[in-house]
Amino acid sequence: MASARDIPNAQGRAVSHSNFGMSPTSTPQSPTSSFAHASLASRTLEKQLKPFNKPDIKILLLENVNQSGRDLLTAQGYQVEALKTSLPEAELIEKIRDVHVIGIRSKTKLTEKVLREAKNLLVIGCFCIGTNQVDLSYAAKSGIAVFNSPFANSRSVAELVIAEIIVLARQLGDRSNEMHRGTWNKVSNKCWEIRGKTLGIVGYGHIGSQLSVLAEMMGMNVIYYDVVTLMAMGTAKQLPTLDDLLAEADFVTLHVPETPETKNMISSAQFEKMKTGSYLINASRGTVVDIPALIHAMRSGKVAGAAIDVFPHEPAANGDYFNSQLNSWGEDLRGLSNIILTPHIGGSTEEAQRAIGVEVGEALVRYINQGITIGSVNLPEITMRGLTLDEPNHARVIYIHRNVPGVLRKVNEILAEHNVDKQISDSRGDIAYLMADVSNVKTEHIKQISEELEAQSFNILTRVLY
Ligand SMILES: NC(=O)C1=CN([C@@H]2O[C@H](COP(=O)(O)OP(=O)(O)OC[C@H]3O[C@@H](n4cnc5c(N)ncnc54)[C@H](O)[C@@H]3O)[C@@H](O)[C@H]2O)C=CC1
Ligand SMILES: O=C(O)CCC(=O)C(=O)O
Repeated sequence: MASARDIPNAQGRAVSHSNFGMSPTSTPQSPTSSFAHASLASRTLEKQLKPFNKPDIKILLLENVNQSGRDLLTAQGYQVEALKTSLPEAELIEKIRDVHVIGIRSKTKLTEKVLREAKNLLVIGCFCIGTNQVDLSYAAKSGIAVFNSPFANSRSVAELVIAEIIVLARQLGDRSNEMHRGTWNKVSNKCWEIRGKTLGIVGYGHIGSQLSVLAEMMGMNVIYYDVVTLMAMGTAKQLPTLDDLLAEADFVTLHVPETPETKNMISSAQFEKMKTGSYLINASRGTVVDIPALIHAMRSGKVAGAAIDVFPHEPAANGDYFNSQLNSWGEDLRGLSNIILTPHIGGSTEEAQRAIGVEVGEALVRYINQGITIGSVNLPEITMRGLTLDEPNHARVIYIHRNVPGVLRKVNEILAEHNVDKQISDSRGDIAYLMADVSNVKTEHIKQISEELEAQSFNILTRVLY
């Protein structure tokens, strides 16, 4: 692996074609014959851009990324290492130094400290919805694109919540546990139908709105609260404040992202405002609910049941880890009645994981091979028609740079001796992304273009694909 410059203040990174251990004058490897997925395979007449030998691209997949994603990346000829778990920080730092691509799910924390060591990293694939585990802004400043799968597991989460509403309303968890211990306890006291009850959805995005439709089909009334004004599905009703929702809902379910604003969004004051005998469901992020406050509200009878899928601290791997060492209140939570505790499985279905593997895998391939950023959560989204096999002496310039005046003039000066067939540029905050297809380029020009662009003070990352 060739070297990459250090990243002073996360700026000025140089990961160009030469970083893949191949000089611009050597012969690129022929494209792999097929892609694993139809939508990629249909572009067979497109020239496969290769600034690198595909086997030189190193990919690390953590947290048991679905086989669909692994197959798709392996079929490209990349080197793919897949691990079932996430890694402790020190090991992660060791491993990330070496790779061009990392694929994670919700547990791996890609903080500034970790990303600072990722000198060769081009792109991060979050094989999930949430991207709170990645320092998106630092990644963008370092020219590292981040992709996720924005809704492939939404339905799975919504279905889990529907199941939990009924399980809580009928105390099924407790009855089942009793039977497992040999106890017959036939009761109807405080067991309810869900028909006619009110579901309060906090966060009416992909999951919340999907859940809204399912809940109405089950005969529930739906109210929701969101920071954005959103169109109601069916006869659902948006309420102006969280407090309004808490006062009216029989079941409160949380579907907001992890942000500073949602930290402990449901704490003692909010439990006070909930109806006595109501229920709480959290399948969003562990930081959203103050768990000691929940324990108190359940012990006092204010809250009649809860389903919790996500926790402030979650173990890196499967095993006997859900104890008081992981979260100080672990034993207290486990000791409550009518509480469903699940190990962050909201999106864990075969359908969702397969779809996520393909969606994120394809986004990674498009980015690595062609520089397309559609679907990126931290860089401007840009696409450009692929070069075709009829265009042999063309190169694609990809330039991630600081969004400052004068860049386009300078870039066009550098490209002036070539024919710029097409060019597109967009910015997102301080970061801008430019793609240009230039014709009539020889291999020595590629080196020159690349070096001149990298030398500019506003350079973050230069890649020239050909
Ligand atoms: N348990 C699991 O396995 C899974 C958990 N998730 C979690 O669920 C979250 C929601 O997922 P989606 O519905 O796909 O996200 P989304 O982005 O489509 O919707 C989130 C909604 O929350 C709203 N929101 C943001 N901050 C808010 C606040 N302070 N108060 C009220 N509303 C606020 C947004 O306006 C948006 O409408 C994800 O961010 C992720 O953390 C997602 C998938 C699986
Ligand atoms: O399945 C996973 O690992 C994470 C699911 C999740 O929380 C998400 O998609 O944001």
